[in-house]
Amino acid sequence: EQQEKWVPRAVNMEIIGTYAQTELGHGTFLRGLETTATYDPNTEEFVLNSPTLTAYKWWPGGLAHTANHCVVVAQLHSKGVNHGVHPFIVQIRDEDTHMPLPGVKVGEIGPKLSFSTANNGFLGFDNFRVPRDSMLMKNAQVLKDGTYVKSRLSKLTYGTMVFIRVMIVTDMAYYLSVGATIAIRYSAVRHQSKPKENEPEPQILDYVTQQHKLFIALASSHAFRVTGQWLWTTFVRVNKALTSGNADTLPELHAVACCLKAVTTRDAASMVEACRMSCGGHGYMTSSYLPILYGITTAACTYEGENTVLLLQTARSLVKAWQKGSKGKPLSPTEAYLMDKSPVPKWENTLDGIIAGFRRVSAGKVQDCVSKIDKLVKMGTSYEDAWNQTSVRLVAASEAHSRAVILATFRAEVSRAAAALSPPLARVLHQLVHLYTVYWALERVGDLLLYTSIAERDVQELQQQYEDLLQKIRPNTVGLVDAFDLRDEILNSTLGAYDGRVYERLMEEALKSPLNAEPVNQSFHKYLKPFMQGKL
Ligand SMILES: CCCCC/C=C\C/C=C\C/C=C\C/C=C\CCCC(=O)SCCNC(=O)CCNC(=O)[C@H](O)C(C)(C)COP(=O)(O)OP(=O)(O)OC[C@H]1O[C@@H](n2cnc3c(N)ncnc32)[C@H](O)[C@@H]1OP(=O)(O)O
Ligand SMILES: Cc1cc2nc3c(=O)[nH]c(=O)nc-3n(C[C@H](O)[C@H](O)[C@H](O)COP(=O)(O)OP(=O)(O)OC[C@H]3O[C@@H](n4cnc5c(N)ncnc54)[C@H](O)[C@@H]3O)c2cc1C
Repeated sequence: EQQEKWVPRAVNMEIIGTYAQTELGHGTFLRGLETTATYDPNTEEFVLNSPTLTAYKWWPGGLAHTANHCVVVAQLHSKGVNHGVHPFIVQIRDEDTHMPLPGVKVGEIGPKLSFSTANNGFLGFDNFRVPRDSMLMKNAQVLKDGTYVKSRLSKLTYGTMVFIRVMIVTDMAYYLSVGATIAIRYSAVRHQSKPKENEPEPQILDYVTQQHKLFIALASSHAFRVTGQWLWTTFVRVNKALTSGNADTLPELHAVACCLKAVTTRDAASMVEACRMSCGGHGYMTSSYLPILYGITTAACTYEGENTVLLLQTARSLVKAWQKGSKGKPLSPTEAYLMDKSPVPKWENTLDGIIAGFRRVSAGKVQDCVSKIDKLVKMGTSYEDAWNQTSVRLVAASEAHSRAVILATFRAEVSRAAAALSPPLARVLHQLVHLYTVYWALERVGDLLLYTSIAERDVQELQQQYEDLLQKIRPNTVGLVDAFDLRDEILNSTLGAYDGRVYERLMEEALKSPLNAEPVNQSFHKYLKPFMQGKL
């Protein structure tokens, strides 16, 4: 009945909420959170308290001035026992006056790199009392007398984060489609330099280096949209199993959600930055929207689990899978390839050959990590220290695993969908799959040389395949970004508008600046003139 109480009011916006988990002192290590919720059986209430400054919640989006309720993650104490972190739904502001309730300290954390529209806030409690049913009791419960009833799976408390990580993969597909649309449309409009004296300045989109910077962002948008769809379907399936009490597939979902969130956010941020840099000075204008878009995408590398931490979570799963597989136990579908003990096959410069190659790289890296950890432990190093000393390689193994998942999913899903597409459309999508796959083979050629039978002439041929693909995709590039069908109001960009009037739009935006209101700005009279007259 908690859902009946809270969900309808949230859906009709009587309740505006946020997720208040991170504190000034802890974001990653959740078991170290300091906010406490102590059960008082005499009044059947929880007393929320921030015992230290570092216990203050810090970062939750919308917390500063928008939210009137929040989900607070706190250490649950009952009958003198700390049962660990649990979620509580808490009203923090009066629903009519919006004033903070007595015992609640809330405010804005200050300017950030970007995301300036999300008023991230801080929140402290001074022995703030909430009724017992504030504890979200789907998984664990506290009875009226204070008896704690354990959840069947403690990690279900972390479930919200899996959900958002799954959503973020699709979010990155969207942000890349925005960046690619702006940069590719601008590159079609912008003419610059004279490689051929007797010809007009060419579109910068005709420079192959420009194509190298931009087409991967376009292809990645499709790769992440397709992978995000696959991940969402997986999430729905796991959640359904969880509802019927079966948690067997949750570890695999957690592991794959972690590495996909980390790799897609890191790629999106770096590719949006590449889009910005490929537009020259105008890409540095706020009115191009590319700097803001970079700020939004790079934030995703930190929020919902910092990328390194998440890649290490997946590495933990890969190492456990290796150990399980080595004892002949079955592995989850996404990790089953780790047990492929067949001899390394002759390298093939095909999509299947490259995908198989990335699986070899991942399995090889995981095996190297396991051997290094085992060797260190045999020499007397603690497992935790051995893990830390191997962690650079563990992150690389996780990334290789994630890339293998994206490559395989992108290829499989496009091949499956192609049958229903018109031949020209199928051909263009296959070109994007091909470009994405060959791009990453070239980016990770060192790993392929270490763990597969790829030879120098194969690499030369891949480079040529890649350059041929840039040429094949070029005629469809503007059509491909127009196909994202992003309205000008959404693109919010002087460089990416559909009509291509970039110079007029840049000037229109400039003239809106308040600094252009008068020909001589007051700063001249207040500072420049006195300075020039030696009076400052
Ligand atoms: C309906 C409308 C929805 C609208 C949504 C639409 C779009 C949303 C999309 C994007 C959002 C866009 C904008 C929003 C902007 C900002 C939002 C950001 C909000 C936040 O930024 S919100 C805070 C996020 N803050 C974190 O993200 C903390 C990260 N820190 C941790 O997450 C833990 O601290 C960890 C895991 C590092 C260590 O935790 P630990 O020390 O307790 O655990 P440990 O490592 O020892 O592992 C013990 C066993 O638990 C398993 N395990 C762990 N985690 C699990 C999980 N999640 N699920 C299942 N199993 C899990 C392990 O796999 C292992 O399993 P095993 O033992 O078998 O190996
Ligand atoms: C734009 C934005 C919005 C956010 N919105 C919310 C929100 O709505 N609600 C909310 O609760 N939180 C929110 N956060 C907070 C976010 O979840 C945390 O910043 C994130 O979990 C990282 O925690 P931290 O900042 O405390 O960094 P820390 O956990 O202190 O980590 C700092 C660095 O230490 C290293 N590190 C830490 N642990 C390990 C480890 N185990 N192994 C290796 N290296 C490690 C990593 O390099 C990491 O980057 C938001 C953050 C941002 C930037």
